[in-house]
Amino acid sequence: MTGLLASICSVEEAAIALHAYADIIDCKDPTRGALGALSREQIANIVDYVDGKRPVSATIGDLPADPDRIRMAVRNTASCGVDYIKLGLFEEQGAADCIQALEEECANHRLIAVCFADRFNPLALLPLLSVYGFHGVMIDTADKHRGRLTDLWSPARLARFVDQAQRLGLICGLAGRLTLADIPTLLPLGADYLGFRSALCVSGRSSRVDHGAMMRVRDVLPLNLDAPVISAPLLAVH
Ligand SMILES: O=C[C@H](O)COP(=O)(O)O
Repeated sequence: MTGLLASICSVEEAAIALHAYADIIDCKDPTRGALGALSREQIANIVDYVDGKRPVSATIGDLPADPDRIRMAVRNTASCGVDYIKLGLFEEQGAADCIQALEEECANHRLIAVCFADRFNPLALLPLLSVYGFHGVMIDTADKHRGRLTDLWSPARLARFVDQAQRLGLICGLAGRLTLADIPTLLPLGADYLGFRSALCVSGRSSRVDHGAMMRVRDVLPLNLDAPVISAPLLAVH
């Protein structure tokens, strides 16, 4: 079953995501890059608000493949009480060493490696991610002004990525300026979740999340009937 990951940047947006029964509430600052990080206080406030109704993930920022910096950012983010931590592997060079160096963090936290369709082909990294204990992998786009995931990778290539990741025991997500029109093509690939920000917003990923746009995406993704029922009021936007 393919879930909805909704990238949000405030408690008000988290309320919209909960109202729409998003399957993962993903904390991200879209103005600071593909994996822009919110402050610890902002993430902790969102975690408090969500209060276990859905899993919460958070991004650690667009960091280079420097294990020490990533380790510190992972620990800071983990201290906010999130369920998953998403870190980017932006460059091929150094990515394998970075994965290896994060083994201890993987033992303590659920790490999701985010690779980018507009950077390099990450297929060869999947076995390493599995061996060193990553929880999952995601393919996204790094440059949000250029192509969308579905412009860059064919459905067959995406299917191979999802299949290999899942065979290795990694949960697998797809994102990259996905639109409503992409969903029928992507659903048969069986990814664990599809990630959205741009398609949920009023006008572009740095603008605010719109309830109607979120519901339109929700309506075409299957609802997980086993997930706990949520009573989540919408909040006024300040
Ligand atoms: O993790 C998912 C991303 O936030 C997707 O953002 P996007 O739809 O703007 O590419």
